[in-house]
Amino acid sequence: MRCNYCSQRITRNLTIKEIFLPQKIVSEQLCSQCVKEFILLERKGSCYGCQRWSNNTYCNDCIRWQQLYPKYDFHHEALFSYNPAMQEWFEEYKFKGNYGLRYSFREFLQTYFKQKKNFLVIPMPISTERMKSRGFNQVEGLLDAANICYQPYLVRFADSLSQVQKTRKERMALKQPFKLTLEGQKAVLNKDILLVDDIYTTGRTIFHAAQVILENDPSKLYTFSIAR
Ligand SMILES: O=P(O)(O)OC[C@H]1O[C@H](OP(=O)(O)OP(=O)(O)O)[C@H](O)[C@@H]1O
Repeated sequence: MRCNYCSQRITRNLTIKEIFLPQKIVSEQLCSQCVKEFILLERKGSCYGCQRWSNNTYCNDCIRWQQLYPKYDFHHEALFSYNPAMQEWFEEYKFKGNYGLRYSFREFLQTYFKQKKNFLVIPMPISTERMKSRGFNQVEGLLDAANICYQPYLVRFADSLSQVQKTRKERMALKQPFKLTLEGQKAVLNKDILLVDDIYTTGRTIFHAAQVILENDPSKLYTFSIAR
C-alpha cells in the first residue's frame, strides 16, 4: 500500500497511542510522515462558532457574523488547521487537479460523519465555468471517496474570481452566488442539514450558502469544512 499523498510505501506498525487510545483515527491512506503534517483541530479552546483558536466562546469574526445573521444559531466544525502543509495539499488536489488525492482523508471524514448520521448532507457547489476548468467538484470528490451520501441541492449560479485570489476585503464583498434547487427547497424543510465545504477562511462563502438554506426552514443547520 502506498501513501495517497507522497506515494511512499506504507510500512507501519501501530503506534503506542493507537494501541492504548483506540479512539485515535488510524489513516490507511497516508503514511505516518504525511499524517504528522496535518494538525487536527479540537473543540476545546476554540471558538464555538467557527472552531478557530480562541480564548472566548465566540471569536471577533463570529461576533460580527452574529450581528449580520442574528437568527442563525451558527455552528461550524472543521477537521484540520489550514496550515502550510494543508495549503500545499489543496494546491495539489484542487488547483493542480490531482483528483486521486480525494482519498487522503477518508478515515477522518468517515469518523466525523458517523456522528452525523441523521443529517442531510449538502456539499458546496462550484459554478459551471469552474467545473469546466477543474473537471470535478472538490467537496463532492472527498465525500465520494469516503462513501458519504449527499444531495447536490445548492447551485452556484455566479462565477467570480476564486476567493483564494482575493484580499480579505474583496472576499467579504462577494455577492450572493447561490440558490437552492426546487427539490432542495422542499427537502430541507424541518430537516437537520449539514452544509459541507472544503475550506473556511472568512466565512463569507459558508454564510451565503447557509442563508439560502435557512430561508427554507430547516430544523437545524450545521456547517463543516475539511480545513479552517
Ligand atoms: O471563507 P471564505 O473566505 O469565503 O473562503 C472559503 C472559500 O474559498 C474557496 O472557494 P473559491 O471561491 O476560491 O472557489 P474554488 O476554490 O472552488 O475555486 C473555498 O473552496 C471556500 O469555498
